[in-house]
Amino acid sequence: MQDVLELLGGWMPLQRWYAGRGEAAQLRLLGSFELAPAAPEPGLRLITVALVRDDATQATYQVPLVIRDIDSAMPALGYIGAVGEQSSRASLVDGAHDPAFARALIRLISDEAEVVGGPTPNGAEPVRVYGQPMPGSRVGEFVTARVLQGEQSNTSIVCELRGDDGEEAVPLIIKIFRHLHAGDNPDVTLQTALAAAGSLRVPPTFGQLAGVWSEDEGQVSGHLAFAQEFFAGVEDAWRVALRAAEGGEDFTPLARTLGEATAEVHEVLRRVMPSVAPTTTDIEIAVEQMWRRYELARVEVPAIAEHGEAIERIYGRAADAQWPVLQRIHGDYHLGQVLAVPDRGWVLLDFEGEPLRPLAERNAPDVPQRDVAGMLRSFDYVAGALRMQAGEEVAGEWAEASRRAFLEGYAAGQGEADEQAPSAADLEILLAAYELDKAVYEALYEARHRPDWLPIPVAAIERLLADA
Ligand SMILES: Nc1ncnc2c1ncn2[C@@H]1O[C@H](COP(=O)(O)OP(=O)(O)O)[C@@H](O)[C@H]1O
Ligand SMILES: O=P(O)(O)O[C@H]1O[C@H](CO)[C@@H](O[C@H]2O[C@H](CO)[C@@H](O)[C@H](O)[C@H]2O)[C@H](O)[C@H]1O
Repeated sequence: MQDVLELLGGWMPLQRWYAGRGEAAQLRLLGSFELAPAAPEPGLRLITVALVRDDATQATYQVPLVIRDIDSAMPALGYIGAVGEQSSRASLVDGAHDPAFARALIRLISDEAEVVGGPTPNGAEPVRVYGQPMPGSRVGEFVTARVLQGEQSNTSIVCELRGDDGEEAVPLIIKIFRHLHAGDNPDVTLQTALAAAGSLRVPPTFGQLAGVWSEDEGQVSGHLAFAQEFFAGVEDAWRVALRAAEGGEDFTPLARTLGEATAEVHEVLRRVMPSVAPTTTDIEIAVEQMWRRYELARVEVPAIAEHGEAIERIYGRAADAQWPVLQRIHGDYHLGQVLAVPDRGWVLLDFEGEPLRPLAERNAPDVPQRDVAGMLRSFDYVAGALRMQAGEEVAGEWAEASRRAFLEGYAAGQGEADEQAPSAADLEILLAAYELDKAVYEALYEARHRPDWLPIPVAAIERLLADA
C-alpha cells in the first residue's frame, strides 16, 4: 500500500474535494475494505476503498480505488498511476471514474451486505461497512456510470440502469462523501426522514453505505455514500435564475413557489425530527457562533475588518429578540441546491449543511431563518455575478423582486402563526442577523475557494450594514 499512498500524495491535492490549497498532503492509511466485483471482468484485479488520514488538512478522506491490469480496458478518466513490481505492474484508477466500483457499490447496498476490511496498519479494529437500502426500494440492472462534473465538495456518480423488461430504468446518483466525519451525515438522515414521511420535496432514496472505522481517538461511525433517484436533464435553479436575470425575465412566480416549498420542508422536518424551544443559553450560543465566525472571517478578509461595531449591534438585537422553535433545517440553502422537476415541483438537494461548520453544529436543531436568509443571499448572488460580468448593476431590481416573492411564498406556506410564535418584528431582526451571518460565511468561503467572487459578499455586508 506504500506505493499507493505515495501516488495519492501527489494526486489528492489536485482534486476539488481536497481541503488544502497548494500544501503537500501528509497521508496515513487508517484502513481499507474490498468490494466484490458485481460481475467478472477481464483485467479487473481489485476494487478497494482506502480511508486515508491527511495530517496536512487534518481530515479523513474516502478514496475508492480500482486496480486493473496495465493492458486492460480502462475508463477514459481517473488514471492515477502505475503500482506494483515490474512483473505484476498494474494501473491504479480513481474508483469514482470506474464503473466497476459503482456497480459493486450498488450491489453492496441493495444486498444489505456487511463487509469487514483487512488488518489495519496500526493494529486497530478493521473497517466495517454496511449497505442499508431504503425499505421497499428497487433498483434496475446496472448499465453504466459517469462522474457528475462541476464544482463539488463531494463526488457524485450518475448510474444508468435497465429494468427487467430491458427498458431504461430510473437512474441513480450516488454521492461519495469524500470527507468522512464521525457522526450522522445530515444529508442522509434528513433526506431519508423526508422521503420516509412521503415528502416529494427530496428525490426518492435508494439507500446508503454506513460504516465504522478507527481514527486516532478511537472507533467512530459515520456515512460513506448516499444513493438517490437522479433527475436527468434538470438544471439547478442557480443556472435557471442566472439566465432569467440576464434576459430580464420575471422570476417571481418561481421564487414564490420556492418559498412555499421551503416552508413545506421546514414543516415536515419540524414534525418528524427533534425540535426544541430555545433556552437563553441556546440563543447565547447561536449569537456567539455568529460572532466567532465574523472574528475568523475578518482575519482572512481585511475588507470587512472595520465593520465590527455595526455587526455587533445587529447580532445584539438578535440576542434580545424572541426566537422560534429550533428544528432541523437544510443548513446551506441556496439556488444551486434546488431543482424545478417537471411534474414534481421543487426538489431540495444536499442537506449536508455548510462545509465550513463543524458536524456537531450542523446536526443540532437550528433556526429556520438561517435557510430563508441563505436563499435571500442567493438572489443577491445572481445580481452580483451579473454585476461582475457587466461591470455595472444590471439585475438589482430583479433580485429585489425575487427576494420579496420568495418571502411572500414562505409566509404563505407557513399558514397561520400560533400564539407562541415570535412577532413579525422579531423574525425580521433575526432574519437580518442571519443574512449578515451568511454573507460573512460567504466572504470566508470565497476568500478560500473563489477569490474572484469575494466582492459579492463584501458588497452585501456593506449594504446590509447601511440598511440597519
Ligand atoms: N437527484 C439529483 N437529480 C439531478 N441532479 C442532481 C441530483 N442530486 C444532485 N444533482 C446535481 O448535482 C449537483 C451537486 O449535488 P450536491 O448534492 O449539491 O453535491 P455536493 O455536496 O458535492 O455539492 C447539484 O447542484 C445538482 O445539479
Ligand atoms: O454547494 P456547496 O454545499 O458546496 O456550498 C458551498 O459552495 C457554494 C458555491 O458553489 C456557496 O454558495 C455561494 O455561491 C452560490 C453561487 O455559486 C450562491 O448561489 C450562494 O448563495 C452563495 O452562498 C455556498 O455558500 C458554500 O457553502
